[in-house]
Amino acid sequence: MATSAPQTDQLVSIEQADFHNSFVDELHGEASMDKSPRQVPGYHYSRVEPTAVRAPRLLAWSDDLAAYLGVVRPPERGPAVAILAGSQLNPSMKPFAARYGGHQFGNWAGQLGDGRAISLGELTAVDGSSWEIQLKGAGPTPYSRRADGRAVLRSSLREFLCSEAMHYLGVPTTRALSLVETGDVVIRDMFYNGNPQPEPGAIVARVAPTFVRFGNFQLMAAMGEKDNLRALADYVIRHQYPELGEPSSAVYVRWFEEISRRTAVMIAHWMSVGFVHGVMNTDNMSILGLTIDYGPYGWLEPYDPDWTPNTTDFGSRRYAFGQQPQVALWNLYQLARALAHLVETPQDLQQGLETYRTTLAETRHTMLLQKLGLTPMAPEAEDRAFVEELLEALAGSEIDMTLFFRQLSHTAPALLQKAESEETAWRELLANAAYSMSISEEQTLLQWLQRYLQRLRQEPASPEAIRESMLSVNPKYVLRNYLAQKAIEAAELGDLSFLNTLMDVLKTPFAEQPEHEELAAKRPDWAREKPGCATLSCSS
Ligand SMILES: Nc1ncnc2c1ncn2[C@@H]1O[C@H](COP(=O)(O)OP(=O)(O)OP(=O)(O)O)[C@@H](O)[C@H]1O
Ligand SMILES: [Mg+2]
Repeated sequence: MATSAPQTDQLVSIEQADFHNSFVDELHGEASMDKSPRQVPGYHYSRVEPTAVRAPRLLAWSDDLAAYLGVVRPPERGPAVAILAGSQLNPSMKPFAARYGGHQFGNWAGQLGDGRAISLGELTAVDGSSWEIQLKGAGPTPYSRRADGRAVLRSSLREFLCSEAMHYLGVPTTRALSLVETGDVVIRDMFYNGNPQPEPGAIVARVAPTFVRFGNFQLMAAMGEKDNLRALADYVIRHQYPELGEPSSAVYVRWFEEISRRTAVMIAHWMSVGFVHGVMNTDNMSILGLTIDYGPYGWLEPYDPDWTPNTTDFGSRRYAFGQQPQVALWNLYQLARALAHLVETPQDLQQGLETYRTTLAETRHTMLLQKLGLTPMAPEAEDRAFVEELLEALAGSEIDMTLFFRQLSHTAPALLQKAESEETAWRELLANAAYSMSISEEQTLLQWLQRYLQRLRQEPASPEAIRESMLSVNPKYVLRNYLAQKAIEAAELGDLSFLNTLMDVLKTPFAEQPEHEELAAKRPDWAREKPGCATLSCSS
C-alpha cells in the first residue's frame, strides 16, 4: 500500500471525515440498535453504537496510516479522540457489529460475532482505495455473549504496536490507527486463576479493507442461509476481488483459490519472521489473507517449532509456530465447506487447497533462500533439503532466530571478502545468538554453515550485494515479547516514552539504527518465564 503523505493542511479531522458505509448499505442488517446479547439469525450484521467511556485520551497514533487515510492527528483529548473512543459519532458513520461464527481450537462454536469490535464505516484513502475503521473494545453488542465488550490497555497496546510492526516488516496485516485509553476500569482475571483485578481500559482503532473472516461464511452455511452466504461472497468479491469478474459458480472457485494463495503468502511471512499468532481459530482468519486479531501472539526467540505463547493452548499446542501452515490449511478446508454451497461442482474447490500447498512451499522456500542470500539451485529437492537441515539444526539447539539471520547477513558476506578464520567467525556468530548450546549442537551447526559458505561462494552477486539483500529481508528489530511487556508496564504507570521509541524503531526494522542496539539484543534472562513475556492468556 502506498503511504505517500499528502500535505498536513489537506488532512481533515476524523470528526469531519466523510465516511461511507458499503457493508451496511449493501448487506442485510438488523436495525434495532439493541445491545442485548442474542442469536441473530438471518443477518450479516447488527447496527449498534459504541458505548461512551469516561475520560478518553490519545496514547498512540499512526502518522503514516493517518496521512494515507487523509486524517489529521488529533490533540490528546477532545472530540476527535472521543470518536476514536466510541463516545461520539461522526454523522456520516453507520456503526455495526458483524455476525460470524467459527471453529475454536478445532470445535465448531456457533455464533460468535463482533462482541467488542464495532465498525464505524469506511474512509477513502489518498489513492482512492476504501478502508474500514473498526474500534476494538467499544462496548457491548448483540454478540458479546456474557462478556463486557471491552479491552484492557495491555492487550490493546500489544495489538496497536504489533499490527504496525508487521506492516513495516512487509507482512500482510490489518493496521492500527490509534490507541486510546478510556479512563474506565476493566476487570480481568489475567491468569484465569480466580483472581480478577481492575485494569485500565483502552480501545484500538483498526483499519483494513474489510474485517470479514472465514467465520462469517461458515456461520451462514451452517445455518442454511444460502442467500446471505451468496450476498456476502458477492459483496467481498465485488469490493475486494474485482479482478475476478462478476460472481458466478466459476468465479467462487477462482476466488477461493485466490484466498488460499493469499493465506499461503501470509503464513510464509509469519514463518519467515518468527511470528506465532497464538489463536488461529477460523473466526480469526481474514478473507483477505491479512493477519487479524493480535491476541496471545508472540515472537520466536529461540527457534522452536513447538513454541506457543498461548497458555490456553499449552496442552495440545495446536497453534504452535510449526503448526501454523497445517492449521491454515485446515481452516481453508472449513471455508471451502462453507463455499461449497455456492459452487456447482464442490470438488473444484480442491484446487484452492492445492494452490495453498504449492504457494506456501514455494514462497517459504524462496523466502528462506533470500534470508540466506542464495538463489535457487537445481535439483530443487536437494535445495529444499539443504535449507530444511538448517531449520532442524536451529530447532535442535537454543538459538535466537532473529539474531541468527541478522548476524548471518553480516558474517557470511564478510567471509566471502576476507581471509579471516571461517570457524572463528561462525563460532562467534553462534555464541552471540545462542541462549544455550551443547558442543554437539554447535558442531552440527558449524558443519552446515561450512557447506553454506561453499555454496554462497558460487553465487554470482558481489558480497556487497549479497549483504544488502540479506539485510533487507532479515529484520534487526522485531517486537520481542519482553519489549512489548516493558512498554505496557511503563504505559500503565503513565510513561509513554518506551512505547514511542518502539513505534519509531519498528518503522524501519531492517535499518541498523545503532543508537537502539539494546532493542535488538537477545531476550534477557528475567524474561524467560515471565508472564506477558513468555506466556500469554486469552484474557484481554
Ligand atoms: N471482552 C469481550 N466482550 C465481548 N466479546 C468478546 C470479548 N472478548 C472476546 N469476545 C468475543 O469472543 C470471540 C472470540 O474472541 P477472540 O479473542 O478471538 O477475539 P477478539 O480478541 O475479541 O477480537 P478480534 O477477533 O475482533 O480481534 C469473538 O466473538 C469476540 O468478539
Ligand atoms: Mg478474534
